[in-house]
Parts: sequence; structure tokens; C-alpha cells
Amino acid sequence: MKPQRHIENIWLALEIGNSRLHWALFKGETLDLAWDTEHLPESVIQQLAQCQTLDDLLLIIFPIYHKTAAFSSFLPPIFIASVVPSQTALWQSYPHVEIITLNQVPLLGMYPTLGIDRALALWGAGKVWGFPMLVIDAGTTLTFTSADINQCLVGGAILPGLSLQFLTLGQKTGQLPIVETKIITSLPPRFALNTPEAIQSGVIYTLIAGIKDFIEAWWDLFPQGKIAIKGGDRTLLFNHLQALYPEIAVHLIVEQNLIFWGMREIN
Ligand SMILES: Nc1ncnc2c1ncn2[C@@H]1O[C@H](COP(=O)(O)OP(=O)(O)OP(=O)(O)O)[C@@H](O)[C@H]1O
Ligand SMILES: CC(C)(CO)[C@@H](O)C(=O)NCCC(=O)O
Ligand SMILES: [K+]
Repeated sequence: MKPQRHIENIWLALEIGNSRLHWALFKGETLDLAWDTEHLPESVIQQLAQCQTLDDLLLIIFPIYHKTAAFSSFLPPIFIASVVPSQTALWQSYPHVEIITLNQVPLLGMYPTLGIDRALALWGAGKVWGFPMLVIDAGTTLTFTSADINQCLVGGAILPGLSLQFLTLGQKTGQLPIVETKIITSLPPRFALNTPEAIQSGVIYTLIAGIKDFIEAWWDLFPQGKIAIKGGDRTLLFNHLQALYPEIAVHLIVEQNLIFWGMREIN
């Protein structure tokens, strides 16, 4: 093993979300690569635990990785932020893993069951762009999470995310199809005359109206409050918000890597 590998200080960050995994490769404070994968089955994680080098590891977890001379010779630590306990448990076999817990996040006023993803994303956003900060996470769930100028949790809200709303409508009714989130490239007619568009209209317009309402309530509390949006549906929701309320959208920071910035801050 060459000593300079240690100087490079390579580490992996893994966010285990409810739908999928989000990965980042850091060299010290610098994010080198970020990518998403499906949840991994236990057998694959056991395979990772047997790897000897970062190259071996990336060949398994990074879908389009080509072996280079750049990374080699040792297995990096993985720092995990997970909101899926069954997935977290699978990582016990990996030699150098640290599961991040709420008590490592310096936010004040947290309640014990606050999701680690919400705490880290808020901490990351606040540390990079400043407090007061409101984070909107447009993931499996849609969450609002905020902190004041003293870095103290103000609180937030949790509702079903875009795809989850479509899925639930399709699964819990006798006649409704499951609308695919990715087909929504433009706003549907508000008053729709067919079933798929009626579903799209109902979900999209109420989601956007809800987001707008939370933002206005946030600015009532903190007129200078900042807002960042992350999550797999951030671009879609941001684009629709921009089309409907450009004067609000212009204030949004769109940034997928908030949790990684949070992990970097506490590392
Ligand atoms: N390639 C993709 N695979 C899965 N979902 C995707 C993809 N691209 C965009 N999405 C959207 O991302 C959303 C899920 O967001 P994201 O991946 O941020 O969630 P997550 O991090 O797994 O879950 P959590 O909300 O628990 O953090 C889905 O609603 C889906 O519409
Ligand atoms: C709300 C989710 C699912 C968002 O990923 C996660 O942060 C979580 O499971 N939170 C626990 C409950 C809470 O944050 O109040
Ligand atoms: K989420």
C-alpha cells in the first residue's frame, strides 16, 4: 500500500433513501463523483465486504466505472446516512463503515425521530448557503425541514412524494391507472378531459400549490429565509413552479447533493 493513498483521504458517502441509493466519492473535502443505484441485495453487499481495493468496489457499485490507475490499493471507509433500517443492517459486514446518527449533527432542537436525511440535508444547505434555511426534499416523500438563524430546528412537514401519489392512486382504486412520473414533461390542462391528465392535474397542481403555500409561510416567519430543493423530482417540480410562480422559483437553490455537504461538514 502506498502512503500517499492516505493523504488523498478518499471516502465514500452513501445515502440510503426509501427508493434507491445515492453515492458520492470524496477526496478529502472534494466531491469527485456522485451517482445513484438501486438498493443492493445482501449478496452484493457481502461481495463488497470482500473487496480489497476501491477499484474492485467501484466495479460493482458504479455502473459505468472503467478501471483506471487513479484509484487503487485500499478499501475506503463508507459513511452511511440511512432512513431504511433493514438496508442499514446489511452493511454490518463491511469492514470500515460508519452509520451517521442524529447526535453527530450539530443542529439544535432536533426531536429524536427526525430523519437523518432531513437533518443532514438541512445542515449541509445551511452551512453552504446560510441560515435561516428551508430544505424541500422532493423524493419518495416530499419533506419540508427548516432551521432559524441560530441553527435551531424550526420544524417541517412530510407528505407523499410525486411518484408515491401516482402509485397510491393506481394501487388503491379499481379504475385508475398508475401514471408514470417521467412522462410529465409539461403541465397538464388544469381541467382535464381524460383520466391520466385528470390524475396529473390533481397531483401536480396541488403539489405546486402546497409548495408555494409552505414557502410563503416560511417567508412570513423569516423574510430573508433561504430555500433549497433536492430529491429525484426536484427538477420536474422546480420547472413547474417556475412556469406558474417565477417570482418564487427565482429564489430557490436547486441542489441534489445537500446530504453529502452535510456529511462533509460533520466529517
Ligand atoms: N432513475 C430514477 N429512478 C428512480 N426514481 C427516479 C429516477 N429519476 C427520478 N426519479 C424520481 O425520484 C423520486 C425519488 O426520489 P429520490 O431518489 O430522491 O428518493 P430516495 O432518496 O430514494 O427516497 P427518500 O425520499 O427516502 O430520500 C421518485 O419520485 C421518482 O419520480
Ligand atoms: C420522512 C423521510 C421518509 C424522508 O426520507 C425520513 O426522513 C424519515 O423516515 N423520517 C422520520 C420521521 C421524521 O423525520 O419526522
Ligand atoms: K425524501
